[in-house]
Amino acid sequence: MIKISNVRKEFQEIEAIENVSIHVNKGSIYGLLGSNGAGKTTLLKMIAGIYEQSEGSILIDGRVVYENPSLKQEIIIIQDTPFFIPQYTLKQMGKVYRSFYPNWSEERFKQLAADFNLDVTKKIHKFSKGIQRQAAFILALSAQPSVLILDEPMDGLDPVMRKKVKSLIFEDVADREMSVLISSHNLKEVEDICDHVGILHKGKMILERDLDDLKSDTHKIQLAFKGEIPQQLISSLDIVHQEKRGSIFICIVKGLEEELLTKIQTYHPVILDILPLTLEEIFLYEMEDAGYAVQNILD
Ligand SMILES: Nc1ncnc2c1ncn2[C@@H]1O[C@H](COP(=O)(O)OP(=O)(O)OP(=O)(O)O)[C@@H](O)[C@H]1O
Repeated sequence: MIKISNVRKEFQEIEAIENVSIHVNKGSIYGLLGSNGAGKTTLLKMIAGIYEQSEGSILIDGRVVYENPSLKQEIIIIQDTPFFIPQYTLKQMGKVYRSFYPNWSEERFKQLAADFNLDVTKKIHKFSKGIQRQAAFILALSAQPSVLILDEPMDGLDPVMRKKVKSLIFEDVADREMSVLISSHNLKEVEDICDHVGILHKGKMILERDLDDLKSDTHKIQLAFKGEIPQQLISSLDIVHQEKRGSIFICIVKGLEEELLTKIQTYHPVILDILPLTLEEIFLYEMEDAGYAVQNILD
Protein backbone atom coordinates (compact mmCIF):
# COMPACT_ATOMS: atom_id res chain seq x y z
CA MET A 1 0.00 0.00 0.00
CA ILE A 2 1.16 3.53 -0.80
CA LYS A 3 0.63 5.85 2.14
CA ILE A 4 1.22 9.55 1.65
CA SER A 5 0.75 11.56 4.83
CA ASN A 6 0.69 15.35 5.16
CA VAL A 7 3.17 15.84 2.37
CA ARG A 8 4.43 19.29 1.46
CA LYS A 9 6.91 20.24 -1.24
CA GLU A 10 8.41 23.63 -1.86
CA PHE A 11 10.76 24.81 -4.57
CA GLN A 12 12.43 28.04 -3.42
CA GLU A 13 9.40 30.32 -2.94
CA ILE A 14 6.87 28.05 -4.66
CA GLU A 15 4.72 25.76 -2.55
CA ALA A 16 4.01 23.05 -5.15
CA ILE A 17 2.27 20.59 -2.79
CA GLU A 18 0.50 21.54 0.45
CA ASN A 19 -0.43 19.03 3.08
CA VAL A 20 -1.55 16.20 0.78
CA SER A 21 -2.51 12.77 2.18
CA ILE A 22 -3.62 9.84 0.02
CA HIS A 23 -3.69 6.06 0.28
CA VAL A 24 -3.45 3.76 -2.71
CA ASN A 25 -4.24 0.12 -2.03
CA LYS A 26 -2.57 -2.83 -3.74
CA GLY A 27 -4.31 -3.59 -7.00
CA SER A 28 -5.87 -0.14 -7.16
CA ILE A 29 -5.68 2.49 -9.91
CA TYR A 30 -5.61 6.05 -8.62
CA GLY A 31 -6.28 8.96 -10.96
CA LEU A 32 -4.75 12.32 -10.16
CA LEU A 33 -6.56 15.15 -11.91
CA GLY A 34 -5.69 18.83 -12.07
CA SER A 35 -4.92 21.75 -14.36
CA ASN A 36 -1.45 22.79 -15.52
CA GLY A 37 0.78 23.56 -12.58
CA ALA A 38 -1.56 21.93 -10.02
CA GLY A 39 1.31 19.81 -8.66
CA LYS A 40 0.60 16.41 -10.24
CA THR A 41 4.11 15.78 -11.59
CA THR A 42 5.70 16.98 -8.35
CA LEU A 43 3.57 14.57 -6.30
CA LEU A 44 4.23 11.65 -8.67
CA LYS A 45 7.99 12.33 -8.65
CA MET A 46 7.98 12.25 -4.84
CA ILE A 47 6.13 8.92 -4.89
CA ALA A 48 8.71 7.60 -7.37
CA GLY A 49 11.50 8.75 -5.03
CA ILE A 50 12.89 11.29 -7.53
CA TYR A 51 12.11 14.31 -5.33
CA GLU A 52 12.30 14.38 -1.57
CA GLN A 53 9.30 15.94 0.16
CA SER A 54 9.90 19.06 2.31
CA GLU A 55 7.56 17.67 5.01
CA GLY A 56 5.39 14.62 5.68
CA SER A 57 5.98 10.98 4.81
CA ILE A 58 5.71 8.72 1.77
CA LEU A 59 5.71 4.99 2.48
CA ILE A 60 5.29 2.03 0.16
CA ASP A 61 4.46 -1.12 2.12
CA GLY A 62 5.85 0.65 5.17
CA ARG A 63 9.18 1.52 3.52
CA VAL A 64 10.50 5.03 2.85
CA VAL A 65 10.92 5.48 -0.88
CA TYR A 66 13.44 8.34 -1.12
CA GLU A 67 17.05 7.10 -1.43
CA ASN A 68 15.91 3.48 -1.14
CA PRO A 69 17.46 1.67 -4.15
CA SER A 70 15.93 -1.74 -3.43
CA LEU A 71 12.42 -0.24 -3.27
CA LYS A 72 13.06 1.70 -6.47
CA GLN A 73 13.53 -1.64 -8.25
CA GLU A 74 9.80 -2.18 -7.72
CA ILE A 75 8.66 1.23 -9.00
CA ILE A 76 8.47 2.52 -12.55
CA ILE A 77 7.49 6.00 -13.62
CA ILE A 78 6.72 6.88 -17.23
CA GLN A 79 7.08 10.63 -17.55
CA ASP A 80 5.56 12.83 -20.22
CA THR A 81 8.84 12.58 -22.14
CA PRO A 82 10.03 9.01 -21.54
CA PHE A 83 13.76 8.62 -20.99
CA PHE A 84 15.88 6.32 -23.15
CA ILE A 85 19.66 6.10 -23.33
CA PRO A 86 20.65 8.00 -26.51
CA GLN A 87 21.31 5.79 -29.55
CA TYR A 88 19.98 2.65 -27.79
CA THR A 89 17.63 0.18 -29.44
CA LEU A 90 14.62 -1.27 -27.62
CA LYS A 91 16.54 -4.53 -27.22
CA GLN A 92 19.48 -2.69 -25.61
CA MET A 93 17.13 -0.78 -23.32
CA GLY A 94 15.57 -4.13 -22.41
CA LYS A 95 18.98 -5.36 -21.24
CA VAL A 96 19.43 -2.25 -19.07
CA TYR A 97 15.99 -2.79 -17.52
CA ARG A 98 16.69 -6.51 -17.02
CA SER A 99 19.81 -5.71 -15.00
CA PHE A 100 17.97 -3.20 -12.82
CA TYR A 101 14.51 -4.70 -12.28
CA PRO A 102 14.64 -8.15 -10.64
CA ASN A 103 11.09 -8.98 -11.71
CA TRP A 104 11.91 -8.44 -15.42
CA SER A 105 10.31 -10.99 -17.77
CA GLU A 106 12.15 -11.59 -21.04
CA GLU A 107 9.23 -13.64 -22.28
CA ARG A 108 6.81 -10.77 -21.68
CA PHE A 109 9.18 -8.33 -23.37
CA LYS A 110 9.30 -10.47 -26.52
CA GLN A 111 5.55 -10.98 -26.46
CA LEU A 112 4.77 -7.27 -26.01
CA ALA A 113 7.28 -6.18 -28.70
CA ALA A 114 5.56 -8.63 -31.08
CA ASP A 115 2.05 -7.50 -30.01
CA PHE A 116 2.93 -3.85 -30.59
CA ASN A 117 4.75 -4.82 -33.77
CA LEU A 118 7.89 -2.88 -32.79
CA ASP A 119 11.32 -3.54 -34.28
CA VAL A 120 13.51 -4.12 -31.20
CA THR A 121 16.70 -3.60 -33.24
CA LYS A 122 15.79 -0.05 -34.32
CA LYS A 123 17.21 2.91 -32.40
CA ILE A 124 14.42 4.27 -30.20
CA HIS A 125 15.09 7.93 -31.02
CA LYS A 126 14.15 7.10 -34.63
CA PHE A 127 10.66 6.07 -33.54
CA SER A 128 7.83 8.66 -33.63
CA LYS A 129 6.74 10.26 -30.32
CA GLY A 130 3.76 7.91 -29.98
CA ILE A 131 5.83 4.81 -30.75
CA GLN A 132 8.48 5.92 -28.23
CA ARG A 133 5.66 6.01 -25.69
CA GLN A 134 4.66 2.46 -26.69
CA ALA A 135 8.31 1.44 -26.21
CA ALA A 136 8.22 2.96 -22.71
CA PHE A 137 5.10 0.90 -21.90
CA ILE A 138 6.69 -2.30 -23.22
CA LEU A 139 9.74 -1.77 -21.02
CA ALA A 140 7.67 -0.81 -17.97
CA LEU A 141 5.27 -3.74 -18.24
CA SER A 142 8.08 -6.24 -18.88
CA ALA A 143 9.78 -5.06 -15.69
CA GLN A 144 6.60 -6.09 -13.79
CA PRO A 145 6.81 -3.38 -11.12
CA SER A 146 4.61 -3.45 -8.03
CA VAL A 147 3.97 0.29 -8.47
CA LEU A 148 3.47 1.88 -11.89
CA ILE A 149 3.36 5.68 -12.06
CA LEU A 150 2.14 7.29 -15.25
CA ASP A 151 2.40 11.03 -15.89
CA GLU A 152 -0.16 11.88 -18.57
CA PRO A 153 0.38 8.48 -20.14
CA MET A 154 -2.04 8.48 -23.01
CA ASP A 155 -0.83 11.71 -24.66
CA GLY A 156 0.50 10.88 -28.09
CA LEU A 157 -1.11 7.42 -28.27
CA ASP A 158 -3.80 6.78 -30.87
CA PRO A 159 -7.19 5.39 -29.71
CA VAL A 160 -6.31 1.77 -30.61
CA MET A 161 -3.06 1.94 -28.63
CA ARG A 162 -4.81 3.65 -25.69
CA LYS A 163 -7.24 0.76 -25.51
CA LYS A 164 -4.44 -1.79 -25.72
CA VAL A 165 -2.34 -0.09 -23.06
CA LYS A 166 -5.37 0.22 -20.75
CA SER A 167 -6.19 -3.48 -21.05
CA LEU A 168 -2.54 -4.43 -20.38
CA ILE A 169 -2.58 -2.26 -17.25
CA PHE A 170 -5.87 -3.88 -16.12
CA GLU A 171 -4.31 -7.33 -16.64
CA ASP A 172 -1.35 -6.53 -14.38
CA VAL A 173 -3.58 -4.96 -11.77
CA ALA A 174 -5.78 -8.07 -11.71
CA ASP A 175 -3.00 -10.70 -11.98
CA ARG A 176 -0.23 -9.21 -9.84
CA GLU A 177 -2.07 -6.59 -7.75
CA MET A 178 0.08 -3.87 -9.26
CA SER A 179 -0.79 -0.40 -7.89
CA VAL A 180 -1.09 2.36 -10.46
CA LEU A 181 -1.07 6.15 -10.18
CA ILE A 182 -2.08 8.11 -13.25
CA SER A 183 -2.10 11.86 -13.76
CA SER A 184 -4.40 13.37 -16.33
CA HIS A 185 -6.35 16.45 -17.32
CA ASN A 186 -9.08 14.28 -18.69
CA LEU A 187 -11.95 13.24 -16.44
CA LYS A 188 -13.41 10.82 -18.99
CA GLU A 189 -10.15 8.97 -19.37
CA VAL A 190 -9.75 8.71 -15.62
CA GLU A 191 -13.35 7.52 -15.25
CA ASP A 192 -12.59 4.72 -17.69
CA ILE A 193 -9.60 3.31 -15.91
CA CYS A 194 -9.40 4.41 -12.26
CA ASP A 195 -11.17 3.22 -9.13
CA HIS A 196 -10.10 6.23 -7.04
CA VAL A 197 -9.82 9.84 -8.12
CA GLY A 198 -8.24 12.88 -6.48
CA ILE A 199 -8.37 16.44 -7.77
CA LEU A 200 -5.35 18.62 -7.08
CA HIS A 201 -5.72 22.37 -7.32
CA LYS A 202 -2.86 24.78 -6.60
CA GLY A 203 -1.05 22.08 -4.64
CA LYS A 204 -4.05 21.11 -2.50
CA MET A 205 -6.21 18.01 -2.75
CA ILE A 206 -9.67 19.51 -3.07
CA LEU A 207 -11.69 16.34 -3.71
CA GLU A 208 -10.92 12.66 -3.32
CA ARG A 209 -13.38 9.86 -4.00
CA ASP A 210 -13.79 6.13 -4.54
CA LEU A 211 -15.58 5.95 -7.87
CA ASP A 212 -17.75 2.93 -7.09
CA ASP A 213 -18.94 4.53 -3.85
CA LEU A 214 -19.48 7.79 -5.64
CA LYS A 215 -21.58 6.22 -8.36
CA SER A 216 -23.68 4.13 -6.00
CA ASP A 217 -24.25 7.17 -3.78
CA THR A 218 -25.20 9.84 -6.33
CA HIS A 219 -28.08 9.66 -8.81
CA LYS A 220 -29.65 11.75 -11.51
CA ILE A 221 -33.42 11.53 -11.29
CA GLN A 222 -36.07 12.82 -13.65
CA LEU A 223 -39.49 13.47 -12.12
CA ALA A 224 -42.90 14.82 -13.03
CA PHE A 225 -46.11 15.09 -11.05
CA LYS A 226 -49.74 15.76 -12.01
CA GLY A 227 -49.71 19.07 -10.17
CA GLU A 228 -46.89 20.99 -8.51
CA ILE A 229 -43.76 19.23 -7.28
CA PRO A 230 -44.37 18.33 -3.62
CA GLN A 231 -42.16 20.71 -1.63
CA GLN A 232 -42.13 18.26 1.26
CA LEU A 233 -40.41 15.70 -0.98
CA ILE A 234 -37.87 18.22 -2.31
CA SER A 235 -36.89 19.40 1.15
CA SER A 236 -36.51 15.80 2.36
CA LEU A 237 -33.97 14.91 -0.38
CA ASP A 238 -30.23 15.62 -0.30
CA ILE A 239 -30.17 17.49 -3.62
CA VAL A 240 -26.80 18.58 -5.02
CA HIS A 241 -28.25 20.19 -8.14
CA GLN A 242 -31.72 20.75 -9.58
CA GLU A 243 -33.29 22.16 -12.69
CA LYS A 244 -36.77 22.37 -14.24
CA ARG A 245 -37.43 21.74 -17.92
CA GLY A 246 -41.11 22.49 -18.48
CA SER A 247 -43.02 20.18 -16.20
CA ILE A 248 -40.00 17.86 -15.79
CA PHE A 249 -37.87 18.22 -12.68
CA ILE A 250 -34.30 16.89 -12.95
CA CYS A 251 -32.18 16.59 -9.84
CA ILE A 252 -28.88 15.11 -8.74
CA VAL A 253 -29.45 13.50 -5.38
CA LYS A 254 -27.32 11.72 -2.80
CA GLY A 255 -28.48 8.54 -1.14
CA LEU A 256 -29.14 4.86 -1.79
CA GLU A 257 -31.08 4.26 -4.99
CA GLU A 258 -33.68 1.93 -3.48
CA GLU A 259 -34.44 4.23 -0.55
CA LEU A 260 -34.75 7.24 -2.83
CA LEU A 261 -37.13 5.45 -5.17
CA THR A 262 -39.32 4.21 -2.32
CA LYS A 263 -39.52 7.71 -0.85
CA ILE A 264 -40.35 9.37 -4.19
CA GLN A 265 -42.97 6.74 -5.09
CA THR A 266 -45.01 7.62 -2.00
CA TYR A 267 -45.73 10.98 -3.75
CA HIS A 268 -47.08 9.17 -6.87
CA PRO A 269 -44.98 10.78 -9.63
CA VAL A 270 -46.23 10.39 -13.22
CA ILE A 271 -42.62 10.17 -14.41
CA LEU A 272 -39.77 8.69 -12.40
CA ASP A 273 -36.55 7.77 -14.21
CA ILE A 274 -32.99 7.25 -13.07
CA LEU A 275 -30.67 8.70 -15.73
CA PRO A 276 -27.02 7.78 -16.30
CA LEU A 277 -24.66 10.13 -14.48
CA THR A 278 -21.15 10.86 -15.68
CA LEU A 279 -18.23 11.50 -13.39
CA GLU A 280 -17.94 14.92 -14.96
CA GLU A 281 -21.46 15.79 -13.79
CA ILE A 282 -20.80 14.52 -10.26
CA PHE A 283 -17.58 16.51 -9.98
CA LEU A 284 -19.08 19.56 -11.59
CA TYR A 285 -21.77 19.80 -8.92
CA GLU A 286 -19.63 18.68 -5.98
CA MET A 287 -16.99 21.23 -6.83
CA GLU A 288 -19.57 23.94 -7.44
CA ASP A 289 -20.78 23.16 -3.94
CA ALA A 290 -17.25 23.58 -2.64
CA GLY A 291 -16.94 26.91 -4.47
CA TYR A 292 -14.75 25.83 -7.40
CA ALA A 293 -15.47 26.15 -11.11
CA VAL A 294 -14.60 22.74 -12.52
CA GLN A 295 -13.70 24.03 -15.98
CA ASN A 296 -10.94 26.23 -14.54
CA ILE A 297 -9.56 23.25 -12.68
CA LEU A 298 -9.52 20.54 -15.29
CA ASP A 299 -9.18 22.30 -18.64
N1 LIG B 1 12.00 21.58 -10.40
C1 LIG B 1 11.22 22.62 -10.11
N2 LIG B 1 11.74 23.80 -9.67
C2 LIG B 1 10.95 24.85 -9.35
N3 LIG B 1 9.60 24.83 -9.44
C3 LIG B 1 9.02 23.71 -9.88
C4 LIG B 1 9.80 22.55 -10.24
N4 LIG B 1 8.94 21.56 -10.63
C5 LIG B 1 7.70 22.10 -10.53
N5 LIG B 1 7.75 23.37 -10.08
C6 LIG B 1 6.57 24.25 -9.82
O1 LIG B 1 5.66 23.52 -9.01
C7 LIG B 1 4.32 23.77 -9.42
C8 LIG B 1 3.64 22.43 -9.76
O2 LIG B 1 4.21 21.93 -10.98
P1 LIG B 1 3.92 20.47 -11.55
O3 LIG B 1 4.81 20.26 -12.72
O4 LIG B 1 3.98 19.50 -10.43
O5 LIG B 1 2.39 20.62 -12.02
P2 LIG B 1 1.50 19.66 -12.93
O6 LIG B 1 0.17 19.54 -12.25
O7 LIG B 1 2.21 18.40 -13.22
O8 LIG B 1 1.34 20.51 -14.26
P3 LIG B 1 1.15 20.05 -15.81
O9 LIG B 1 -0.25 19.56 -15.92
O10 LIG B 1 1.36 21.36 -16.51
O11 LIG B 1 2.19 19.05 -16.14
C9 LIG B 1 4.39 24.75 -10.58
O12 LIG B 1 4.19 26.05 -10.06
C10 LIG B 1 5.81 24.58 -11.10
O13 LIG B 1 6.28 25.77 -11.67
